[in-house]
Amino acid sequence: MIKEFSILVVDDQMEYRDVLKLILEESGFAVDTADSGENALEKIQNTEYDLVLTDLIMDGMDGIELLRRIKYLNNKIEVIIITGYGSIENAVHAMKEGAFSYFIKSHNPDELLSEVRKVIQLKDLEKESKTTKNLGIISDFYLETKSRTYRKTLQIAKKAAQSNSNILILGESGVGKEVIAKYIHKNSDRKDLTFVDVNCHGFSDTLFESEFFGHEKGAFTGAVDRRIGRFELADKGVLFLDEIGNISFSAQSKLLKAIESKKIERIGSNKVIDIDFRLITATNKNLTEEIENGTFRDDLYYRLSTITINVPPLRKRREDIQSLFYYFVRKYSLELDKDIIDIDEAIINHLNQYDFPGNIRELKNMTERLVVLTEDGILRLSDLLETSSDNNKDVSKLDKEIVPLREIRKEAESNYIKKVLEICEYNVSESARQLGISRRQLFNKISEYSLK
Ligand SMILES: Nc1ncnc2c1ncn2[C@@H]1O[C@H](COP(=O)(O)OP(=O)(O)OP(=O)(O)O)[C@@H](O)[C@H]1O
Repeated sequence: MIKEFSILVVDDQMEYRDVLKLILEESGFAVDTADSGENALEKIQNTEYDLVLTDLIMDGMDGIELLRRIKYLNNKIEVIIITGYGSIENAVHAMKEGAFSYFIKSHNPDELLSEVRKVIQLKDLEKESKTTKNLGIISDFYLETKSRTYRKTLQIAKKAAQSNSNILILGESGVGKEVIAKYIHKNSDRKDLTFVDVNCHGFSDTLFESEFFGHEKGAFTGAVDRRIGRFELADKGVLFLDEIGNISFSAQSKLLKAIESKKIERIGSNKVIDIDFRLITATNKNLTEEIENGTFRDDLYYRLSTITINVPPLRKRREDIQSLFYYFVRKYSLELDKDIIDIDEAIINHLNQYDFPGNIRELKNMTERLVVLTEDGILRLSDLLETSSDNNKDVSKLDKEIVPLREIRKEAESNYIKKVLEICEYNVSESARQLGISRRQLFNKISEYSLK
């Protein structure tokens, strides 16, 4: 099994390269070598490797640059950085950039072998979860994860898929609740049957009834044709109700009755129709609070939440941000038929620091914007900041309310300084130079606007 696991060792020093090759081959791995980052990239484009062990400091392309390029080309390849004592800090930085781990040259090689085994375990786990194992074609969702919390979410979802119980998915907006619902569908014995997806936001009571129960022709003014409702459409399959926390109290009663009795009647008919669907619901609201406030029925809540799955926000699974970003870069470069040849390092730094209030949806939109805006195949942070949603928010705020000029000036100044600091990676001297003010002035602004 180990033979199937192939490793590329990259080092510009022949002796160290050969020693590593020997140690790894003795442990039964298939090992290839490259004497530079450039040479390694060439090999990676022609051969499939599971793991790259690269020296950090090399002539020409260094280990971090190589790591970045590998992750862009194929982020399924894991990278372990090899380093001397003197550059541990850089190695730690490499981990933030997506390296699996680092190994200090003078340490016992057994430690390296144990790191390699951890990579094998991770790969096995990924294979087991039958996620995206395709070349060229991009799958609908990216479910590989290095986060223990998210892995747990997927495990619960998979187990839950095998039962027939109702599932309630909780999590902030944009975390991928619908994605989890589809994952459950795919892993259930109803996978070949229909998945009916309804966003419950904004249904009036009458609309809710005709949407869900359907109606006969002429049942009410405007009912010009017979309409089959969502309950019937989902028969034998899965019914996914997103934003369930948004339906009215009276709609909640009707929904409860239908899921308890598993029977419905179309409006304008008294024929009882049996329905059999697997119910998955989702919300970003705190339903327990809604129950306390009297806006959500507790009996419905208990019905819906036989199994509850919590999807963590993106900022609580930061280790996945980069892989998701590379996934979206590939997705949009394929969709928009644009070759992406380089990614500005500042983007990765920005992503590593940003909190993503809009979660994966926000990361997806950001990436799409970057790929759309590039004209030369290089993704640049400036494209992101110029069109960031913060800017859009500022404009929309201006549309809605009139505020003193002083406030707008302050807001613009604070946003602009923040952007320059981000671009300069919070190097105050450089930011001050770019802004044409003194370091002291910049410090004052930073504390005035609480920018750190
Ligand atoms: N794992 C993923 N891989 C690829 N795309 C994803 C993933 N998770 C979420 N997305 C994308 O992010 C966006 C938001 O996902 P989704 O609609 O599932 O979130 P949600 O939690 O249901 O959001 P809301 O609460 O607003 O309904 C979608 O465009 C979805 O395709």
